[in-house]
Amino acid sequence: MGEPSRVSRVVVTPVAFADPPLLNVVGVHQPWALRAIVEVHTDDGLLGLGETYGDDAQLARLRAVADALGGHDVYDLVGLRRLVTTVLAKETGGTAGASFGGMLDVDSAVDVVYSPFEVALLDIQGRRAGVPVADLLGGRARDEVPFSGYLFYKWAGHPGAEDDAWGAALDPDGIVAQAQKMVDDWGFSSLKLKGGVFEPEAECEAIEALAAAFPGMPLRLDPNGAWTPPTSIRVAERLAGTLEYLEDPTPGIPGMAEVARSSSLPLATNMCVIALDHLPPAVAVDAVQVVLSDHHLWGGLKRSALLAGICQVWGMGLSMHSNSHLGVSLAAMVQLAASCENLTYACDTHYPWKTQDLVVPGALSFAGGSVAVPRTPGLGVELDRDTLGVLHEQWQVCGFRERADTAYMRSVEPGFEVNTARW
Ligand SMILES: O=C([O-])C(=O)C[C@H](O)[C@@H](O)C(=O)[O-]
Ligand SMILES: [Mg+2]
Repeated sequence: MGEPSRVSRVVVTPVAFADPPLLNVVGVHQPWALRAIVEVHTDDGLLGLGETYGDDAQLARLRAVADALGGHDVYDLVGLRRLVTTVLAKETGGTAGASFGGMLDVDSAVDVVYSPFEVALLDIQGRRAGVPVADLLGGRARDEVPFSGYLFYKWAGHPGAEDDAWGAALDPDGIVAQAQKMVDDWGFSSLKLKGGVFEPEAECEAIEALAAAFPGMPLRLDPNGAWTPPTSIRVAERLAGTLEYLEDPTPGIPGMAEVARSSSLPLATNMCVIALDHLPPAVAVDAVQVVLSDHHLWGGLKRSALLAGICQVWGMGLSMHSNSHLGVSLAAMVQLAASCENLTYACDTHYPWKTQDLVVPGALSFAGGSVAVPRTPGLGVELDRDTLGVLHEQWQVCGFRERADTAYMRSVEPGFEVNTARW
């Protein structure tokens, strides 16, 4: 029997990286995206990595768990969940929820706090065993993970700053030009448009322009619940032959079920089904036909693998959600996706939108829109300490401490209203 491996030290480092002005239903991305990097060190000299949201409230929760993790057995994931639950209950006097930028609200913070520590412990387990994390999740169903090009309406640059390398995209021509750059530079062979920004007809025209410019390319549209059920049904009819799926056209399980009853287009979600206990009510009324997993949100890699299995049982499609992220998250997404036999759609990623990363380059790279699954032990990435330092300094000086797309939008357009179920 091998020696135990126990946690000796945990470091939580907040970082910030430049983010373009990407528009969405709740406003616009701030100039800096915030993330937290979790480093778990063991008494036998190993280091495991995790990455998660970097808002102040999340940092406080992560630090509270980090303080309690000393001596924890790296194989005890059940005990880790118990520890996170206990620490958060003490911190908040209950199982308080968490909110991320007005876009994602969870009933309990346990899953989102557990996730980066679980990923770090799996990284350590893989390094100890000399196998990639995908092998710990059941093996490798594929050697390459396909991603889709994630298109956004956007301003040319942040107000008061120079234009960024992408330029403006505020109409169908701008979106087609952005898509061309995504496809040319990254090789994506499917595309997703973030909607909920303009009236549905304008967003349908953008999708139709993409279909004309890239014949046969799988396309998705995600207005993050901006539409009423009747509007969603109308759009679904119009785009039935054009989209591979329509993502969160309207909020909530009952609304999605109403749309699904009248539409042949598969409906996908990362909003109304974001935890295991949302699955039974959604399945009961066939509200969604595709679930977007997200290990940051669903409580780590093993829970996300469980979600994949549940989708397989119920004949639901599986895709993967993303938020602005760095290379540690990308590595975890790739390991998870590699192990999911039933990944029926290319995964989302915001990766092309950033200009800096804090993992040593080379371990993960995009070719033809896919990332080859690393064959090295653990997650397959190492921290670049110099860049970690740079991104931490950016966090220190950037002045942002939470994702607040609506507040930032109102600093530019004071009358802005959140678009949820507006059209
Ligand atoms: O599929 C989604 O809903 C997302 O990717 C959520 C993100 O927060 C996206 O809307 C964004 O980055 O603005
Ligand atoms: Mg979505």
